[in-house]
Amino acid sequence: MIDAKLPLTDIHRHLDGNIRAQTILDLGRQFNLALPADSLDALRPHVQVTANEPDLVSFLQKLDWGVKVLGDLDACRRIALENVEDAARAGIHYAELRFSPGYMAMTHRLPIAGVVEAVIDGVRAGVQQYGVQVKLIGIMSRTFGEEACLRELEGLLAHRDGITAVDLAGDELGFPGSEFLSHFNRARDAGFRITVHAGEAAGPESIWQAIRELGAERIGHGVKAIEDRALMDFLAEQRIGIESCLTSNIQTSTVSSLQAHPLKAFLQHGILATLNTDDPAVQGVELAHEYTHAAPQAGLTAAEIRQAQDNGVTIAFLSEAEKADLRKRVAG
Ligand SMILES: O=c1[nH]cnc2c1ncn2[C@@H]1O[C@H](CO)[C@@H](O)[C@H]1O
Ligand SMILES: [Zn+2]
Repeated sequence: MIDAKLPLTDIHRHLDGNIRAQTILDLGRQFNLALPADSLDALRPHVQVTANEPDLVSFLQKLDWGVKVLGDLDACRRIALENVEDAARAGIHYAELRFSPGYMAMTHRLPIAGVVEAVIDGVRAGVQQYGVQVKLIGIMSRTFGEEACLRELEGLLAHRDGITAVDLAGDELGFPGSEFLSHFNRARDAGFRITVHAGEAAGPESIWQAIRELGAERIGHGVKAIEDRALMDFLAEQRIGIESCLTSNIQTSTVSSLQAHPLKAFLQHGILATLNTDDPAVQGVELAHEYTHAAPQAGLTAAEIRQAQDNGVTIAFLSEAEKADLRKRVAG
């Protein structure tokens, strides 16, 4: 169900939500850290979703071991490089990899700007080695509050040229977007593109807020838009893209079943919605699963899946010339 003539994109993929279990074991040993298990099989339930989680915050705890083993900047570089290798193996032509430098830096008190630099470096090496096209999105993790987000923004600004966009992720209910106006004003002034996780745990008002007050050009998840007809119209008219992550929405209990997922309705409404993973290693699924299993179960026809694939290029944070090059390169 993946159209081989169209670029395959993953524009909502957390680099720090995609740290291999084997790498967590390796780094745990390297830095002499006590992990909850010392074999791959025993570690897996601690770092991967095994049954749906009751809510977003419980799901997000599964990411914690991955960043706890980042004992130095080389470890950050390593996981960035491995992320590009994973994207190549998944058949992805163009990926937007997002990461929260403060979250990655937290356990071992690494310099945040240093983490940003290490990720840029690792991705650059990966791009050369594996031939995937990659842009980076810097995340401000709202879960740790305004001050922590400000430090993340400053780390990202220190390496402005290597970062394409910024995002706000984490605990949407506990930390509403209204607390981050000044962060996004600064980000826009610096010329960053803007995407925001909204309408995942909170309602449609959170999506309106992200668009009107934070300047979001795209919305991560956005599932709650289905509750607001005027918002659906607005998203379609203004060409504000939705980065859908079907399996993730089930695992976080945001949506009760794939059959109940609003993605099909978004596409039928003319919204530029797309198929993406979110946190592949934590979820235990890759992008092909979203196209060949999740999307059909969510009721998408082959034509709708193709539309979603095409939308991935349309709403990518690329220039029109870069999009045309990408399309041409894949169509052959
Ligand atoms: O599905 C999600 N919704 C909201 N935030 C998320 C999701 N997946 C990961 N993060 C958040 O992104 C940062 C790491 O990149 C962390 O703040 C993590 O909690
Ligand atoms: Zn996400």
